[in-house]
Amino acid sequence: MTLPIDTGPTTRDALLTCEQMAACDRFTIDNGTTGFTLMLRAGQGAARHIRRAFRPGRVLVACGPGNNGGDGFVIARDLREHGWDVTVALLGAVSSLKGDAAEAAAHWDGPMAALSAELVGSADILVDALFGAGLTRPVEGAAAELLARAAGRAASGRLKVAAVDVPSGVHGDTGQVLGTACPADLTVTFHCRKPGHLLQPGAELCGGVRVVDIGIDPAAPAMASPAARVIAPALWQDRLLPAGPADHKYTRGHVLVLGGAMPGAARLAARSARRMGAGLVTVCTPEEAVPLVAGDAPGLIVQDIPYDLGAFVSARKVAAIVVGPGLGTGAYAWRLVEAALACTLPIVLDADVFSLFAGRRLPDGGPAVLTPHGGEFGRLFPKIDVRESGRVAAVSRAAEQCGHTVLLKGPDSTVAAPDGRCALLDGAPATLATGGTGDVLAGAVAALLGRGLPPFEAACAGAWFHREAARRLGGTALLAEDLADAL
Ligand SMILES: NC(=O)C1=CN([C@@H]2O[C@H](COP(=O)(O)OP(=O)(O)OC[C@H]3O[C@@H](n4cnc5c(N)ncnc54)[C@H](OP(=O)(O)O)[C@@H]3O)[C@@H](O)[C@H]2O)[C@H](O)CC1
Ligand SMILES: [K+]
Repeated sequence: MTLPIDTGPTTRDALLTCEQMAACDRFTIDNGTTGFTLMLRAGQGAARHIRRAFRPGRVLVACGPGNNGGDGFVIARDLREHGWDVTVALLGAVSSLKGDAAEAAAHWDGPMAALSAELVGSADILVDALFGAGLTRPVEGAAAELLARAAGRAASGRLKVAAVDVPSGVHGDTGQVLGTACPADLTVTFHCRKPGHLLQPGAELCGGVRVVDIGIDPAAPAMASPAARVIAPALWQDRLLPAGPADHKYTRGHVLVLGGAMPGAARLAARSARRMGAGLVTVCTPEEAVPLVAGDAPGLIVQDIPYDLGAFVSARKVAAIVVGPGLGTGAYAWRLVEAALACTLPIVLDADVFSLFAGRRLPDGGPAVLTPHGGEFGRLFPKIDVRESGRVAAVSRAAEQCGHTVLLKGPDSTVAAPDGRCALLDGAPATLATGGTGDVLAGAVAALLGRGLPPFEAACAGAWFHREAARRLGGTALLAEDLADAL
């Protein structure tokens, strides 16, 4: 057991499903690296992070019957070699272990006990190596009891928890909990993160996530088409050009915000589109709201809804439209959405649009970004169950079904394009759960569409800038107006 630890920088933005990760494993093994070598790198890399994160104490390593448990045995040995007091608690019999896990167990010569919740009572640190990528059903019985006992002890500050690959019970593809899971302070995963590390409730249960490079062959086919990517500027930055000397307001994109029953929402969308770099922003709103909206900012063009919207957008060289924020759901709203879609310009559809078209096919239009929150998503796509399929699969299916980019908002915002691309936003501050922030996002995405980004890239970039602005503002109470100004 003296292989070097191989933990350099790894693939930062790819998110692989458990199946894709297993395929990467197999590809690497087929190309000459043994499975046991991968396990040693995984376990030793995880142990190194555990030694960095926690002070030495009494460690209980809870090992499951598969390779996650195998990693646990490697971690146990490494920590013991570093002088830590380690006990292994095994679910099942040693004789039932197979392959690499059996080999790792054979190298363990320290204390070992049958898995039981009581063991948690005398531990300062739990290494949770029960189930990882091979979780197939809800965690029950002795494993569930141990995790529940550990969660209680951790909540009272008497136990630190390090999860191997994922907190046991969290599904790596969806972030959903099957049965039970214990919140970890640290989760060490391998090669790259999995969607479940970013999706709730998994993300919250992981604590800090560290990635260990275990030497997966970079030519592994799954790496060319990961299930999803982490939203980061690399996705759009070569297409989002800064203003140059040849630019004028129309080349920077004229954004049209269509207002309705609640003019505050259109005002927020307009403000954020301007801050996001739109060359020009016009708000068309019912006549009675014109003075109110116009009073907002002298640089905004405000007028009532034109009779012929198609003629208006071509005369004014509109590049992108936002419709939905504060729109209302009456006949007026319906006609306006239809007219906006008929312009066939890039468009952001938000808020009330999803009530208007609940469970129905959207009329044909230009390339669109739909920005529903969970409730709106359920109204628009009633046959897609997000909880059951997980956000990556659910939003991807929605995008394919409607033929447009869908941005499902939330603490784990998920963007999917009809061509199968999917991306997840990491670490959005909870302060974004405030009224008006969605209107700000809609305006930001519209400005990016107007600046020439394709819908998927505009949705990803909008979500990212929105999160960055919220992070910069910090604090506990975020005002949507401040957020728009901070973009
Ligand atoms: N490249 C890598 O990422 C590497 C990962 N490694 C580690 O390997 C695991 C995945 O190992 P695998 O053996 O495929 O799966 P698990 O160990 O997670 O679990 C499989 C066993 O657990 C049983 N199981 C599953 N769910 C339950 C449950 N709810 N209750 C009880 N038992 C459960 C399952 O039983 P079956 O009857 O379903 O077969 C299996 O016995 C990965 O997560 C990493 O930690 C490698 O070390 C190196 C490379
Ligand atoms: K685990």
